Amino acid sequence: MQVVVPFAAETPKTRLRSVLSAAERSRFARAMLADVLEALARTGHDLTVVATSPLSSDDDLVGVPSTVRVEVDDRPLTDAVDARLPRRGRTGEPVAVVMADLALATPESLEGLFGPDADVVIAPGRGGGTNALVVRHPDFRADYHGASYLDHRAAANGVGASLETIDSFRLGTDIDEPADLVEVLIHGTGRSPECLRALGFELERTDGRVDTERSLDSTSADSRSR
Ligand SMILES: Nc1nc2c(ncn2[C@@H]2O[C@H](COP(=O)(O)OP(=O)(O)OP(=O)(O)O)[C@@H](O)[C@H]2O)c(=O)[nH]1
Ligand SMILES: C[C@H](OP(=O)(O)O)C(=O)O
Repeated sequence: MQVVVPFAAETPKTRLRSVLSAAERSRFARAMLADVLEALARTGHDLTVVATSPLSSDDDLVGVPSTVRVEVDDRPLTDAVDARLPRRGRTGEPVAVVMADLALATPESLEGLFGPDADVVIAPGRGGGTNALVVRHPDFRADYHGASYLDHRAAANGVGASLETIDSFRLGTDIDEPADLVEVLIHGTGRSPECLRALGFELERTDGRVDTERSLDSTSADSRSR
């Protein structure tokens, strides 16, 4: 199967701006990308990162398996993905779209996405997004942002495609908001938790709740002046 991993290379993860500087968000986004690609590589599929700008193998692709292709496409997310989905008259190979911020993804959770043979398979994210998708139907079109899970379900129904929804904690947890960092520190195993720890984040347990705290001396001048 062809697997497409969209990556906003220039200003990723803006919703983390209250806790990370622009440079730190870029570093963390690339650590998550490397973790997702490593998990995907172990499933044996063909991997293409579709990035909004070129990635450097010296800085951006550290830890990324060498078999991964990188394509630059500066169109908006929906257009860049749509251009790579199966179409009538093209090869009938299914295409998967796996987001680069699924820091908890494992080969096993990804196999759960690739296994079902429905025309459209969706792993929704919390809040209504589409964290991962497999498309086998030539008339299905992508429609990201907003409650894209609902829109993608409607799109599948609209073209008569069979649909399966994947119930997965690991694929359902995309790392968007500061509160999501807790999940990376608890359940992550690769470069993403390593990156957060290097930036001074650790778990904080207060009044029976778990959050993250960041040691002040690890906060860069860049982020203090944010
Ligand atoms: N190729 C491409 N990938 C994108 C684009 N926008 C987002 N992505 C990727 O799509 C996935 C989901 O992205 P979002 O969480 O919506 O956006 P984000 O840029 O990561 O974070 P925010 O700025 O906080 O919304 C991630 O893998 C992003 O890197 C885009 O315009 N083009
Ligand atoms: C791209 C978007 O991601 P989210 O904003 O839900 O993280 C979506 O899944 O439609």
